[in-house]
Amino acid sequence: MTDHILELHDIITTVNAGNNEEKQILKNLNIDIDSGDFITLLGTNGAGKSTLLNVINGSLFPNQGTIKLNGLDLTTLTESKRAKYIAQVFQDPKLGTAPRMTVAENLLLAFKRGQKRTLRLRNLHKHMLSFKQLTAQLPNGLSNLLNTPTGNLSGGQRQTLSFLMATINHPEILLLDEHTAALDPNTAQQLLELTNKIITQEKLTCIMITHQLKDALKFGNRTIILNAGNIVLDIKGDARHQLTETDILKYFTDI
Ligand SMILES: Nc1ncnc2c1ncn2[C@@H]1O[C@H](COP(=O)(O)OP(=O)(O)OP(=O)(O)O)[C@@H](O)[C@H]1O
Repeated sequence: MTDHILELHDIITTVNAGNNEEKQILKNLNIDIDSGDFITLLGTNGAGKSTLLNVINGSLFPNQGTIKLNGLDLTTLTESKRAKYIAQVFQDPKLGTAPRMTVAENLLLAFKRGQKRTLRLRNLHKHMLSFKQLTAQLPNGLSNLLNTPTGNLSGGQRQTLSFLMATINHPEILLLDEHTAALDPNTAQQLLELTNKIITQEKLTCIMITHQLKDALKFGNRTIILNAGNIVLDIKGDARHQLTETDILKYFTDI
């Protein structure tokens, strides 16, 4: 049995293999993640951050390397099979929720993920009080919209819902791909604070992509910087506490 919840070893991903557009995106990455690690992931546009999350969630298979979750080899497991363990929130508020279903129905589906479709929406009324409490954590009105189709929500309300759906079942791994980037500054900050609260309280293991240096240092216990498909910084503990935004910028140079 391993100490690490997630292990990525010798990960290489190549696109357009065999033609003159061939490009290695992730170049032999090795990352061992401890249970409860809250990693902020930084890097220039095109550095490979989303590709790394895709390799973890199974929407992209690496050309080389292995991925293990609690010692279980996930490398060839499909995205839908991995969804039992891994939840993700994307940048686009339109992704992650079923637009014609109500807020409460979406929450119940997420809560009962893995159960047969026909059983999933049973006994919705029994969950309404807990859904009300869950959604009342932010002052954005979501808790008054439990019976509203999610297609009618604002971007901030939808991202809050997507985040609550991703965390309602205590996933082994939570992946956040710039999940507050499309929101106005106040709404983004509120959702980030809620993100931090839930991850910390529930001791979730999380990788959060952000372009905000301040947030990358303020939240989480570990920071990884990718540059052109390589890890150029992987830091936690005291050394990370001493890191400044100016220090971080040095890792953004072209290589
Ligand atoms: N399927 C693909 N085919 C061709 N190129 C791809 C493919 N997927 C990703 N890339 C390229 O790989 C590189 C890394 O992309 P990725 O989206 O992982 O970067 P990122 O660090 O998340 O960037 P951003 O900060 O802009 O979101 C980019 O140059 C991108 O164009």
